[in-house]
Amino acid sequence: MIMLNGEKLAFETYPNGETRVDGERILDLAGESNRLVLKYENDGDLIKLMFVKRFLDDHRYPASLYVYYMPYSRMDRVEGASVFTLKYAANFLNGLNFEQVTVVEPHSDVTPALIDRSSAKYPTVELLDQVVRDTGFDPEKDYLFFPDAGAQKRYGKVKGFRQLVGFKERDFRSGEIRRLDIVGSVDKPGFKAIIVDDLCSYGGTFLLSAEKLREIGAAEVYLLVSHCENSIRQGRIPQSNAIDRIYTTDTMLDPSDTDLIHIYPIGGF
Ligand SMILES: O=P(O)(O)OC[C@H]1O[C@@H](O)[C@H](O)[C@@H]1O
Repeated sequence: MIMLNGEKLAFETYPNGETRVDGERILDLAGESNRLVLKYENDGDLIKLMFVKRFLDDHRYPASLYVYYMPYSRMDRVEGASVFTLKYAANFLNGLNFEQVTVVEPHSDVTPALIDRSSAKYPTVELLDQVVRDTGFDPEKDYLFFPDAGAQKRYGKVKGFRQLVGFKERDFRSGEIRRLDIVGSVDKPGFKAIIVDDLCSYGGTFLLSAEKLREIGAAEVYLLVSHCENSIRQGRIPQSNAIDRIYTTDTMLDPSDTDLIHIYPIGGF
């Protein structure tokens, strides 16, 4: 989905699959400074973004870009013959020559390093206070849990929380989680835990995290992730009782029809 200055752009599709772009609508919305939003739903959004940006260029309108979720941001390294798709997606954005690019909660530092004139925004850190209040979390006796070293690097600097970290081994190619162990120990059972991470896909990481946390005495387990794919609904979390509530944003997820998932609108950040 593409938005221009806060308005969603509608696109039609020709019978052969090509995209029809409404130039009049774009010119109606364009002004002295323009902000495009990329809410990635599929690769077709990249083509739409390109058409809109090029059209704005042709009419001498400058534009910045706000990326809700950077597509391919997890493909941030090469292992064996894997394709470094993040690099190529970043090259694509660089070719569009935005004045500035803001990326919400990138998976790693590789994303802002690859995208020209970019900066990252971490709403999870802002949301943590709200989640602490909603869950009745007590920083004196409850714990934040970071499922892997990447999450610890992103969020471990938050002050005033007791922290536990997971050691996760995942097969890069298949995505299968081989093991997840908790590093660190707890004073006594009966605590609450908030798992903090950037992205939930099928939720395997978080279900396993919640099970391990309950094994060491967690009485309540919550999940805070900025990005949550719709595939969570096909995963095992909704059927299990391991996670009491999920807090996320609408950078990827469609509106929730269950109390289990609480969605904060990203527009406020
Ligand atoms: O376990 P699922 O939900 O499939 O994947 C989410 C995890 O995989 C990583 O990329 C994310 O940072 C998170 O740790």
